[in-house]
Formats: sequence, structure tokens, C-alpha cells
Amino acid sequence: MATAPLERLLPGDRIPDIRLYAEGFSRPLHAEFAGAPLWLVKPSADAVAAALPPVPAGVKALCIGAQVHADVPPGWQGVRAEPRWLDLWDADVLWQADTNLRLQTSHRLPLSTPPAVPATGEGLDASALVTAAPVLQIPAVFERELCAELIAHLENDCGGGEVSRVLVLEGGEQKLQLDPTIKQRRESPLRDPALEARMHERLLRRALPEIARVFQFPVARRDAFKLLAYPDGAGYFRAHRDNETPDVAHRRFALSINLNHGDYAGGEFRFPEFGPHRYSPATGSALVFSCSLLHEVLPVERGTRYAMTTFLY
Ligand SMILES: O=C(O)CCC(=O)C(=O)O
Ligand SMILES: [Fe+2]
Repeated sequence: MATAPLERLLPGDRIPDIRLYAEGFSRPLHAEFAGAPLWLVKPSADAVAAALPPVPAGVKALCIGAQVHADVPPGWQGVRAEPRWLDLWDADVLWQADTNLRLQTSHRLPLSTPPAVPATGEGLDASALVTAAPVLQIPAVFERELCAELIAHLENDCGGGEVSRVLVLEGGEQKLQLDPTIKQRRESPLRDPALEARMHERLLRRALPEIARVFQFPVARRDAFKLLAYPDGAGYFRAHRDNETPDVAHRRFALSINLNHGDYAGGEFRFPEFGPHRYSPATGSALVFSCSLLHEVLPVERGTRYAMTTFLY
């Protein structure tokens, strides 16, 4: 089904994605600004940009234009974008969008008092809000004994794994680099084919039928299994999507299994586009979600979180 042309945005519409630019900055709107309430203004003049209202804590605020408005109050970020997208917005209006970048309300500038920050989905539906993320939890995909064997395998046979790296594009070339602003953890592929075959069999009989039923998606392949360790003080994965770079664009669903729930504190999943809920499945249970969803693993504060992950397509 083709997407309807968006001549004007209405409350409930998700803001179409666009690349935003500023000095030393070039990022897609959806990659950079989802997951927090968004305020957006297209000022008709620099004077309007300079007099924008204060930005409440936790809100991201974009001042858009054909040129970057450099003189903006603290909290506002001046960016430029392509004209066709800029044409969607009336000038001198404060647009408010929720954490999933759905438009909620607008206020004409100047304002005598700054507006409140509506909750995710507020103003779009009068009924009680359900803000849980569209994730699937499948209990007991791995038995507890298998989980314990996987932890021992990572620590004993895989040397504890390697410090996780992230792929970056540098001058058109892809490189793996350490980047503690994005993630910190240890990880390893499996080094025991028999163990891997048991894991694969558990997915086939317990996870894939449920994924086919709930998401109507017939999984044909998966990436290699990865064992993960998030130690306290040095274990987290900041908000990201799993299919953003060309090398991982084929991924459809992420599957993660906690191996030692209860032995650590923190380390929960969050899906900030959908609200503040935290997800921490029991040992052996799987969490399955679309790779297009923004998600993060919160810092581990005590103990070590062990997990197994793969991507399905
Ligand atoms: O820690 C996990 O279970 C998976 C973390 C994650 O989001 C990823 O590896 O892409
Ligand atoms: Fe991820």
C-alpha cells in the first residue's frame, strides 16, 4: 500500500523521516530524535528563533530552516533540511510530537507561557493510553541448564569474549571501533557446534512458531548466535535500531534471551519510542521485536547480565 502524500501534517501523523544537517552534524531525524518528546519550530526570521521558549528537561527541540539558525536559546538545536520537507511546516508555530514522533498539538508563536509536555499518545486518543512496546515475550525457550552451560561456555571456552565494537563509516569505508558512547559489553560467537545445534533446535520448536503466529513472519534465516556479558559499571547499549547500516539492513527481528535473570540489577530493555516501561524476561525466556524499533539496554548496576542474541530474517 502506497503512503498517502503528506501535504499537511495532522495530529496523529508520524513526522516523515529526513536527514538533518548542521555544522559537523548529519543525521536522520528518526535515528537522532525519536525516543523523547520533540518540539519543532520553523522560524520566519532569526528574531523568532532567538526568542523561542525554554525547553523543558527531557524534551528534544529542533529549530528547522533552509539555513541553520545559529542564535537559539539553550536546549534548541538549529538544523537545516531539504525544502520539500520544510514546506510541510507552517512558520512560527511550535509543533509538539510524542516519543514516537507522532504529531500531537501545535501552538502559534509567540507564546505568553510555555506549553506543557503532553505524554506519549496524549491528545490523540481520549481512551486510556496503552504505551507498551510491540514486543513478544516467549517463556522458557532455553532450559535453565542450557543457560548455565552457555554462561560457562562464554567464560571458559571463549575466554570471556571480546569487548564489543561498533561499525562506523569513515570516508566511505566501514570500520569496527570501540565506542563507549554507544555500547560496552563483552561478546563471543559460539565455539561448540553441539551447543549451537541444541540452541537452534530450541528456537525451531519454541520461538519460530510463535513468531509466525504473532507477527505473520516466516523466519527463513538467522545471524550467528552471540553470547553477551554486561558487567556492572561497564555494561550497557545505548538507544539504537538493529537494521540501520547497509550491512544489517536485511535483519527483520531481534531475539534476545536472558541467561541469568535475578543475578544482576539494571540491564533492562527499554523501547523509548513507546514509553518508559522496562523489560527483563526470566532466565531462558526470549524477547522478540522488530529491528526497526529504537531500543536500549540500561546500565547494569550489580552483577553481570548474560544474554544470547541473534537476528532473524
Ligand atoms: O543485550 C541484548 O540482549 C541485546 C542487545 C542489543 O540490542 C543488540 O545486541 O543489538
Ligand atoms: Fe539491538
